[in-house]
Amino acid sequence: MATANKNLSVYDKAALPDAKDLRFGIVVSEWNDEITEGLYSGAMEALLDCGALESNIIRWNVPGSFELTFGCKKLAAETKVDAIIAIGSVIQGETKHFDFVCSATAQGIKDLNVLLDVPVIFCVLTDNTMEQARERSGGKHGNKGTEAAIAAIKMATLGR
Ligand SMILES: Nc1c(NC[C@H](O)[C@H](O)[C@H](O)CO)[nH]c(=O)[nH]c1=O
Ligand SMILES: CC(=O)[C@@H](O)COP(=O)(O)O
Repeated sequence: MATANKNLSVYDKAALPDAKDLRFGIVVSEWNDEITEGLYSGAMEALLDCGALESNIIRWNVPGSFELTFGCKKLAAETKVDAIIAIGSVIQGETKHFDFVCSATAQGIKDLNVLLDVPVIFCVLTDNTMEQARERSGGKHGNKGTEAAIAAIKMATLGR
């Protein structure tokens, strides 16, 4: 199902565990910060709505999406969190650089989920245009940050 047929911000709070005892890390890329700040806001709003305490959420910034892998790895090593959300926005430019950044970031975060004992949620938009990114970070298609927060709660409590 394409995002166009699904609102990223819809979730059933009653079907989720209370997040009050969970600790979250959020690593935010500074590239396209209009978009990444929108994703961060969506994630924070959903985490707090589901009972998470602001004091249990730690945020680190990295320069770009390519650095998300290292940022999440370092955060997992140096803090005790139950889940990490990696937030980025990659937008197609004139060259193939988009392909390499998207692929490296997706593979890097996938690798962290294999190597670490803490789930790392892939909240990285990979859009053709700024308009598509706006539509998915609080626009007509909802907010992928919200979707990522819900995924983080579910993965942090997997098997409980
Ligand atoms: N063009 C975008 C980038 N490029 C920067 C890389 O992510 C990286 O920071 C740089 O290559 C240095 O290692 N990053 C994004 O997050 N979004 C883009 O659209
Ligand atoms: C995803 C990117 O790195 C890209 O936005 C950079 O733009 P360009 O391909 O025009 O150099």
